[in-house]
Amino acid sequence: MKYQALLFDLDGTLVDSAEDMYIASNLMLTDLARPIVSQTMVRQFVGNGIEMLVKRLLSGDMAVNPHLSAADIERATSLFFTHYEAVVAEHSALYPHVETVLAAFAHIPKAVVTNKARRFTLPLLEKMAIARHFDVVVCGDDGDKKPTPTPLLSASEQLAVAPKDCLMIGDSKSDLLAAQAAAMDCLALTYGYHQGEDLRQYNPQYLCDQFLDIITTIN
Ligand SMILES: O=C(O)COP(=O)(O)O
Ligand SMILES: [Mg+2]
Repeated sequence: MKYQALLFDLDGTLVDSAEDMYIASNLMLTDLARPIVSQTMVRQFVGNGIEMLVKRLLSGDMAVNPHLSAADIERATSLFFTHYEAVVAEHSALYPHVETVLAAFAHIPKAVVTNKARRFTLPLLEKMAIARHFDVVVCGDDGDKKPTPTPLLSASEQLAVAPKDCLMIGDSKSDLLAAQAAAMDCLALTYGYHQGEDLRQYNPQYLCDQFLDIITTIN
């Protein structure tokens, strides 16, 4: 195996969490008497952290409305937090073969590197019964988010494995750009929340259609 550590994105990579985010999103929008959104839209809006998700929800679009006020964003974020906390793992599920692959790499240090806030990440990992597989968990509110290299470099440092010996595994442009900026190889999964983009344009070292393929691809 070429790598000494594996870094995994969470939403859209390990866990299909969109339905719970969709439910919390529409509860928040309903509280604010704003138009509700489809699950397809929520799948597109996820990937850049909760603050950006809330801004996109209030805008009803990927492009954030520049006229949103700080007070509106703050109120909406607080409502989203309350609703999402209540449903965080209700309908979320591991993608197929996640447990098999994590077990196959039991001997390799592993981290989760997510843009999701820690207050949701840890309960979700616990409820999906995969928390024990990870030596390190870096979250979106620990510091700079992906696509900056900071959270990946933090995971590499905490695992004591040089970036060139780490592989980032993710489902979105943020993961791929962060890996490039951290001088790490990246494996892109095509089934997640790629915001409608073809991930090949970001030149990942590997591209897989399902999680199980990771084993044969990097071994
Ligand atoms: O919460 C998000 O925006 C996405 O989180 P992820 O980095 O695990 O895909
Ligand atoms: Mg993701």
